[in-house]
Order: sequence, then structure tokens, then C-alpha cells
Amino acid sequence: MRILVYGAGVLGSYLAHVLVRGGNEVTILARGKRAEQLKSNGLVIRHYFQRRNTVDRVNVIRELAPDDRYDLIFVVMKYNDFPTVLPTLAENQSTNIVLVGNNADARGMQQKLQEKSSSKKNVNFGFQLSGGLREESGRIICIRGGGQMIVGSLEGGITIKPLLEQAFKNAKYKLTYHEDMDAWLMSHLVMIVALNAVSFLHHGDLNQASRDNRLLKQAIMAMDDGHRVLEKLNYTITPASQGNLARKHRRIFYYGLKFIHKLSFMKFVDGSFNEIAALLDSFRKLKEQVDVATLAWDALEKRTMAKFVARL
Ligand SMILES: NC(=O)C1=CN([C@@H]2O[C@H](COP(=O)(O)OP(=O)(O)OC[C@H]3O[C@@H](n4cnc5c(N)ncnc54)[C@H](OP(=O)(O)O)[C@@H]3O)[C@@H](O)[C@H]2O)C=CC1
Ligand SMILES: CC(C)(CO)C(=O)C(=O)O
Repeated sequence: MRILVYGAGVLGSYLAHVLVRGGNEVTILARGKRAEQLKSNGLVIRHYFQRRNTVDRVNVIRELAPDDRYDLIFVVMKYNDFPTVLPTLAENQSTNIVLVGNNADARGMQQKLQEKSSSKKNVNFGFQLSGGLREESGRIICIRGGGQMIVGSLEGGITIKPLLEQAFKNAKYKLTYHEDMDAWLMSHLVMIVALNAVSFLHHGDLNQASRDNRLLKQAIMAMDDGHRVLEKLNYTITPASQGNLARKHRRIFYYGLKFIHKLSFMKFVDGSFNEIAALLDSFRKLKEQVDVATLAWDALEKRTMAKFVARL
């Protein structure tokens, strides 16, 4: 199957590796230095827990022309980067697209893709359960268990399921279909924004963050605020356990967070505060639509954004 991975960062690189090993004809769209590194060194990945390195040769393109046709396109980038590539994707004649990553505006993006395209697009959303970082050399440190993507559409059913099944048929990778992908993404946003605020306020020092009991408790209360906003907007918090932990089992959640922050591999899970700031901004607009008190969320947002702006 001809597959394009648009975005050659941490998650896109691992996804491309899986698809190559699964026997697909994979092309990566990369830019600048990243494109050079991929062309000269191939796709170099250190699989951290598996304690092995892999190198794959892939086709690399720098631009997507309107008449380049792929059976499937995975767009894997930060939330704040998606808008820059939507016009190119809309103009391209391929129809099956999965936007992979954090997303606070899945509906708006789907609409833009469909409005600007001359043919019908099957737009889907995914979230790959892996993490990691990119070293200066271009090597990816990949933190993962088996390799898994939660995937779904905004309509519930997923029309490209047969295509996805075929693409991953010979790959060691699990696809988990979700009936309400928007709710999954929005729930994830609430959790990840609060947690990233904690680490950002501690300059990325997770050990230090794990000792800031007050801030961890505030983050849990902020998550509960965020969940209330979502509920008011008729979202179902998913997974439900996330909502319950933040509302009913705060003590367990608190100790769980302390523990997670201490895990040594967590320093490789590379968040970008530019993305978090963009997610916060979108969430603020949603919050304005409902009448829900969000004291903890607002206080956390104010503190982190003040630090973020000061650093610009
Ligand atoms: N990394 C992690 O640990 C985790 C990430 N995630 C989420 O997954 C998503 C993807 O993250 P991640 O893979 O880390 O992101 P990266 O920043 O590592 O990768 C994004 C890639 O997209 C490329 N890109 C951005 N804009 C364009 C453009 N206009 N044209 C072409 N290429 C472009 C970047 O190019 P360039 O190489 O030039 O920068 C980069 O290679 C995010 O939502 C993130 O929050 C989730 C869990 C963990
Ligand atoms: C935001 C990020 C990359 C860092 O916490 C993340 O881990 C996630 O979205 O799950």
C-alpha cells in the first residue's frame, strides 16, 4: 500500500518504521535538516525499552504535489502545526487522511479539509501511544510498549477501517477504534495540559515537580474543572477512569502522579509548550461558551502562561 507519513518527528518516524516493516511502500514528507538526515542516514530509531536500534530506508519528499496520490496519509505533528498543512492536504487528490496527535479542534480541521477540497475526503483522527524525543543527530529515542494507535472519526463509524487493517496487517501494532474520538482527544487535552503546566513550572525537572505537592493537587483540581467544562458541552470523559480519578479518587491520583513523575524514562517524553499554549488557547474559547467555575484551571493557566510569555 502506498502510504505517506506527513511529519517526520518523534511519533511520525516510529509510525513510518512500523509501516515499512509491515511491507508498505512508505514515503515521509520532511523538511529542512530533517529531510537531509533521513536521506543520508535513513530512519534511525533507538527503541528504549526493547534495547535495540533500527534503521530503515524510506522515500523522502519535501513537498506534496496536488496530483501525488497515496492510499493513506497520516499527518503526525503538533496541534499548532496542523493548520499550516491543511490547505496542501485539501488540494491533494488523496482521499484517506488520519490526523495523528493532540487536537482541540478536530471538527474545525475536518471542515477546512472538506470545504477546500474538490473531492470528498475521509478524515479521521488518531493518537499514537508512544513518546520520545529526537536527538541532534536525527536519531529518535522511542518510548513505547507494543505500539498502538487509538483511532476514530467524528461520525462514530470509521469507513477506512479495511484500509487501516490492511496497512497494519503484517505490523506489530495495535489499532484501537474509538467511537467518540473527539471526546477522547478533548479528555486527553485536559489531562495533558494540566500535567505539562506542572513540569513547565519546574523547568522540565520532573523530580522537582514530583515534590511540589501543592502544585500536583492543584493540577488534579484543574483537571476536574476541565472535565466539568467538557461535560457541560456534552462530552463524555473518556476514559471514564480519568474523570473518576480527578473527582472521586484524588488521593490515589495524587500518589500515582508523584510516582509517574519519578519514572526515569519520563524525561524522554517530549512535550512542547508551544503546543500546550495552543491547546490552552483553544480550550479557553470552549470554556467561554459555558457557565462553569474553573478556579483551579484558571489559576494554573495564568501562572504557566505568565512564565511562557516571559520566556518569549
Ligand atoms: N513526543 C512525545 O513524547 C509525544 C508526542 N505526542 C503528541 O504527538 C503529536 C506529534 O508529536 P511529535 O511527533 O513529538 O512532534 P514533532 O515535533 O517531533 O514532529 C512533528 C514533525 O512535523 C514536522 N512539521 C511541522 N510542520 C510542518 C510543515 N508545515 N510541513 C512539514 N513538516 C512539518 C516537523 O518538522 P521539523 O522536523 O522541521 O521540526 C516535525 O518533524 C503531538 O500532538 C504531541 O503532543 C504524544 C505523546 C508523546
Ligand atoms: C503532550 C505530551 C507530548 C507531553 O506530555 C504527551 O505526552 C501527550 O500528549 O500524551
